Amino acid sequence: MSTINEINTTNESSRSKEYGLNELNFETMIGGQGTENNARIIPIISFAEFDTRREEITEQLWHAATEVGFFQLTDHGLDLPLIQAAFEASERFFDLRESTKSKFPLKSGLNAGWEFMEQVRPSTGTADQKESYQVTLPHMDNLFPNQTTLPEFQRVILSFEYQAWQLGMRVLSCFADKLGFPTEFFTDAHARDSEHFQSTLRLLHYLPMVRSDQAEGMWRAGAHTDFDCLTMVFQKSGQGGLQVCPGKDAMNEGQQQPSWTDVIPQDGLITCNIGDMLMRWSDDKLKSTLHRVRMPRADEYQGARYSMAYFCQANKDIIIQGPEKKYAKISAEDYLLQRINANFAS
Ligand SMILES: O=C(O)CCC(=O)C(=O)O
Ligand SMILES: [Fe+2]
Repeated sequence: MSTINEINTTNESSRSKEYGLNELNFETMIGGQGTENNARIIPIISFAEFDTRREEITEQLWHAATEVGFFQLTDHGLDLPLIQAAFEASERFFDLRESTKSKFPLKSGLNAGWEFMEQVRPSTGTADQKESYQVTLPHMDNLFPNQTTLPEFQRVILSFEYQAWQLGMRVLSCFADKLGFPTEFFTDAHARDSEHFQSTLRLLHYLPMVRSDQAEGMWRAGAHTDFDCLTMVFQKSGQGGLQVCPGKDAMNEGQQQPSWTDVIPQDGLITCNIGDMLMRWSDDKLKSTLHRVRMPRADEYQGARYSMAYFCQANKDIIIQGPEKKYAKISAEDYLLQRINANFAS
């Protein structure tokens, strides 16, 4: 891959840089305020009785993923107490003092460890107003706080990571059926026992608003599409801010402003979106969708926002190419490296 260095940007240059991938060029165009359109419907899909309703659920997922790129899951089988325990563990981690958290620093390019306001989106050129702690299984040596520092943290987070992965594979198995791949195709591509595993659980803590002018030109997460196959975001009721802009509506012949729709969080609902990797793998049938997390408005809750995102990203050694071969083959490793390097200052 020749493009890795070309897109290894610094903060200052990240907006103007010519990126190596079309997806990145697109991102640089969409960092402004845009307009709002809350008439769009984000489909809610129930996974109740999955085994007997598999075909019906698959059709619903396909419709949502080809039309909007975003959907929310209910009756998905992940227990609310487990999700709450993971949120609680996440809050305890972010409550640690900075000198403790800095013992678990983000490992460059590996999506593992803690960072504070390091992610600069190509769309905005400013750092997301957040800190994150990422878990990518093969790279967690020395990154888990011990039992004295944070009792039960590792156990809760690993158990949550595993269950989120299982659910992700279930969703992806439905897409595999529709794309004409074997049902287990994506599960094999995300095999957990591989040293090349690179799916990631990201705990997120968006900073509270402490000044009213803090919102100006700032984003909790600047507009972006995700790099992965499928993202599942766990959010808390009352901690909104996520907005989506389906791809086909993002720009009209490059002229119009993108228009954004609020995704309303509810405890227990899992908000899912298709990422660029699966869009490419499906020859563009499944839509990776632009989204962002805006700062709270004056009349909204001003406190911290917590969310957790699970990114299903195919193992590094997997070669990505759609059934119709619309795009050249690329390894999942090369694909992700380009995107990570464009988002984190070197
Ligand atoms: O926190 C959220 O609601 C969304 C986070 C997100 O889009 C991301 O981390 O890629
Ligand atoms: Fe995202």
